Amino acid sequence: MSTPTRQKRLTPNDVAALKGQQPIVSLTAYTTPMARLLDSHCDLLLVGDSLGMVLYGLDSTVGVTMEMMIAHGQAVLRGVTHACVIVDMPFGSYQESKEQAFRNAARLMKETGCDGIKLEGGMEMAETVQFLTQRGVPVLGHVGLMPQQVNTSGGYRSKGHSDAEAQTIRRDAKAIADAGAFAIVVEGTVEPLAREISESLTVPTIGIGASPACDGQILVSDDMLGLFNEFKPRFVKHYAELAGVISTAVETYAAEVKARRFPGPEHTFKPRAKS
Ligand SMILES: Nc1nc(=O)c2c([nH]1)NC[C@@H]1CN(c3ccc(C(=O)N[C@@H](CCC(=O)O)C(=O)O)cc3)CN21
Ligand SMILES: CC(C)C(=O)C(=O)O
Ligand SMILES: [Mg+2]
Repeated sequence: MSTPTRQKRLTPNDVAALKGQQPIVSLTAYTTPMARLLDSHCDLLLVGDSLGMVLYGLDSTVGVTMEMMIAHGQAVLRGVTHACVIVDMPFGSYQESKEQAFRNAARLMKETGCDGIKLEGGMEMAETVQFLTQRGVPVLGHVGLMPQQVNTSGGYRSKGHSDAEAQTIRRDAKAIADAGAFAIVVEGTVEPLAREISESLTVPTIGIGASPACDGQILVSDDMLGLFNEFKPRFVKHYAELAGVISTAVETYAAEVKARRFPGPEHTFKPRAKS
């Protein structure tokens, strides 16, 4: 007699163990149908706070709330059976204290069923990362370009060009790794530095605009699908042009409605034969 095997998602530990074995494949997901499409191809799905810009039309991630992250986290978890699911902690939900961070991280895990959380920050966040990981919250770090700091960092600029900046990012990544993060997103960071960090840490780096030398890659799905075209950072590659596909479909629909060619007989209910 055998017990039916339950579909089990990859854990943060499973993802960490891929370092040195195979590159980690990761994308963002915000909704159930998109999560279903991405799940089998990805090791890690991130419910990113980029959803504020991609889905809600905000001009930065600063306005994203816990309620938004919970609603989209729940939606994504309904569509996933394979990938590890991590939810971004939104701006203001963790910077105040390690206690605030734990309270909100626990809320994300309990209310969405996600496998861990991500937060942005380097040395200044290390105590918080240790506090969370020692209390049962798997943490994905995020260093380099930190979008939640757009209002103090002078825009979305690539990082690590000066020796001083490179030294800061090097220390940030080490501090977050030493604090117990299972992996670290490295964003918008020059290649030699991203390589050096990836080679020096025992936990994997997941790069976005941080060269092929990282242990994995992540992109915003809507960017790589050509669905979100408000801006196109250098690190985005379009694997499809879905915005164009949608425009063409809607243009055809509009023309057919105006010409009374849609709906056709096959789309129309006719009375049933009476007995
Ligand atoms: N759709 C989307 N994709 C993202 O990658 C993303 C978001 N939203 N929202 C949150 C942050 C914001 N990000 C951004 C936004 C813009 C650039 C950008 O325009 N970068 C320029 C300048 C870089 C430089 O200093 O050379 C570029 O050309 O890449 C980069 C990252 C990354 N994240
Ligand atoms: C791009 C990834 C790393 C992110 O933080 C997000 O989507 O919010
Ligand atoms: Mg984010």
